[in-house]
Amino acid sequence: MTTNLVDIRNLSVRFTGARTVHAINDLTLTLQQGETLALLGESGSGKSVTLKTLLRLLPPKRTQIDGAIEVNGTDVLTLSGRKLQAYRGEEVSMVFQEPGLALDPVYTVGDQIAEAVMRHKRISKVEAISTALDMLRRVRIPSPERRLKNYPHELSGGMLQRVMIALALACRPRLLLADEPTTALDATVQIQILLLLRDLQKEFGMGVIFVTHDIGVAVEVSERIAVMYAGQIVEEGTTREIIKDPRHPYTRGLLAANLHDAARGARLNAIPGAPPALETRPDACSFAPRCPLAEDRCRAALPPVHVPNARRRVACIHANAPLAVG
Ligand SMILES: Nc1ncnc2c1ncn2[C@@H]1O[C@H](COP(=O)(O)OP(=O)(O)OP(=O)(O)O)[C@@H](O)[C@H]1O
Repeated sequence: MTTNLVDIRNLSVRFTGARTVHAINDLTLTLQQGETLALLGESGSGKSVTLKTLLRLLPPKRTQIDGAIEVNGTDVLTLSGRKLQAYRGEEVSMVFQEPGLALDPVYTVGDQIAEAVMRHKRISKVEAISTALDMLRRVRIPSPERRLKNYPHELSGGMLQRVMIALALACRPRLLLADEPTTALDATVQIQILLLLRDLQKEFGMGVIFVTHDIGVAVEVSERIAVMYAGQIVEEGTTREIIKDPRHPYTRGLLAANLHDAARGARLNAIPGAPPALETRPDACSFAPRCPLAEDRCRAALPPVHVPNARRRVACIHANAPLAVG
């Protein structure tokens, strides 16, 4: 029996429109109750698609999904109808990069949080408004009684993101998916929101998957990091292990290039070259074209996955080699 809150097994996601995109390839990932995992990778590595698959937000007609996902024992990929609606909100909720996009401009924030609660729980409007007020307090919005009656356009970016978080947590989901929730905010507000999310994670005891391209943010929020490249997890371990002893050349490159700037929120853009086009399913190491250590065998077959300890995985033939960083 599993104790994992999230169990993703051999997940592959392929978009089948005018252009085929193998966005996720054979991804296996777990998350325990109350744990925060950062999904770290540069643009296009498949972080958002992973979250959208977990929340079943991808267009079914143009998407081929293989593998299995369980959240709290529920088989996510077969959910439909009311069960899917209940799953979204009660089990899993998501906070997006642009808080404005998820809020309706014509309703007050109080009404929107109350509506979300009433969709999932049989309670009166008065009780739902009182829950909304409680949530605004918990996300530390000043003068919450007044803010309840505000429309989204009356709030600053940081305040809107707090409202988004209140909305996402109103039904007390076990799992929160956060897709770059602080990227659009000023540096000071960014830190405040990260600290708030960390506190709420502890208070509510929920599991969090936090998508970011920013090592500094990953270190700040997570206990564990999974590094994504071209739709695959190339390395996974505790945040401490990944920072102190990165084993994959991609992770080493990211850290060597960015560690000094991590506190200031450096972007993952310093490794020469670009990720592959994802038009075909990978049959060799996707990072080989950019890897300083690549050998013929890296281009000939998928790399073996080394498992140095129970919580560590590295998909690279050099995983055990003492590499020089930088
Ligand atoms: N609906 C879609 N149809 C076709 N391709 C898509 C779709 N959504 C995403 N993709 C492709 O899947 C790949 C992974 O995208 P994804 O958005 O998950 O990357 P990401 O790591 O989250 O990057 P970013 O940080 O820029 O959001 C990209 O090549 C993207 O173009």
